[in-house]
Amino acid sequence: MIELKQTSKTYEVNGKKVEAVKDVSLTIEKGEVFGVIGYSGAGKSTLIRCVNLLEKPTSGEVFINGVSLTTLSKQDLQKTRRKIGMIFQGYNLLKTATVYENIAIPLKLEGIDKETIQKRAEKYLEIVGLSDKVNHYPSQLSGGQKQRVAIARALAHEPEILLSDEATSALDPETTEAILELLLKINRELGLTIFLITHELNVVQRICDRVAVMENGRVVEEGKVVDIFTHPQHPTTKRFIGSESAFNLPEALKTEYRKTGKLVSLYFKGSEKSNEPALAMVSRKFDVLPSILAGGIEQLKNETLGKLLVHLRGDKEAYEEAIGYLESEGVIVEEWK
Ligand SMILES: Nc1ncnc2c1ncn2[C@@H]1O[C@H](COP(=O)(O)OP(=O)(O)OP(=O)(O)O)[C@@H](O)[C@H]1O
Repeated sequence: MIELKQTSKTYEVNGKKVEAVKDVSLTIEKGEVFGVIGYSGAGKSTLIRCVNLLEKPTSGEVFINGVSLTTLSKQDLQKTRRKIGMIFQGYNLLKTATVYENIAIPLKLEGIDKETIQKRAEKYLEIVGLSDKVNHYPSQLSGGQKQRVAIARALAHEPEILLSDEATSALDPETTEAILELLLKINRELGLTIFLITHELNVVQRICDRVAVMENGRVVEEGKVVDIFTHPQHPTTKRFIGSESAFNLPEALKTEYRKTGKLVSLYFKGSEKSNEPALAMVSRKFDVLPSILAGGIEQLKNETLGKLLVHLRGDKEAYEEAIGYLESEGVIVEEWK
């Protein structure tokens, strides 16, 4: 479990203060995949580096499994850090070492015996699907394969927590998907807690249980991924989710539709009973005519989320009754303002 309590980090550059992280409090439960999303300069990298004290917070505290890192001796901090693996956008592999050596050298430096090192290297290379590349050099690997080596290297220390600093940002969409699948597998099969930072919504959508949105050093919104997707509150979150623009409805059409009713986004959670008949029932029960304008299905970590853009033709009273009915049937309704 990771707890950040009122964590702040201020840098001083040429006599000027830069508040990279301001008063951030977050709790990440054991076994959870937690994402922090934000635009460039939001403070994500600084925040994730505070979790293993690569950056010492200017104020506030960081707890790992209830132990405050800032109070630990150098030796104890080193011990605790072993529970925390980290992967990076740039992989950080030793270029002159083979895949095997990249995993083995850090273990050797930790004083682990040769036999254990070999066992772990084999085990984790198999988990990441690279057993046939042990003697390759990083230059002989693709970006996705390099990230797999970096993941195996982190796992070989058998950490409880994996920190991921934009691990898929340099990869193409297909390779990103494969690495995200791998991170999910690690989370599910090894029970690893994953704390990641990203500027890609797709990463949050596919593998995170919860997400925090960062801007100007602060967390401006936090919640379960499904809630953030269906009810984004803060303007920055809305920009990321693009809930309205995702359907790309031309302005002129929006104006036209609004003359005769309301535009709503309806969300159907895949894990609940089928909501399809609910929309059909709306026209029977109320004086409202629904037209489906667009739709899609998003895959979240643990469920699918069906999304429909619907025009509900009818007067205000009938519309409100219809919305109340849809909500009572478990449909999540977001009205376009
Ligand atoms: N070592 C440093 N010294 C001075 N200022 C820094 C340092 N590291 C980060 N900053 C500043 O802190 C702010 C947050 O930077 P940070 O890298 O944490 O953001 P980010 O969200 O990770 O952005 P990016 O995705 O572009 O890396 C920025 O204004 C940055 O210039």
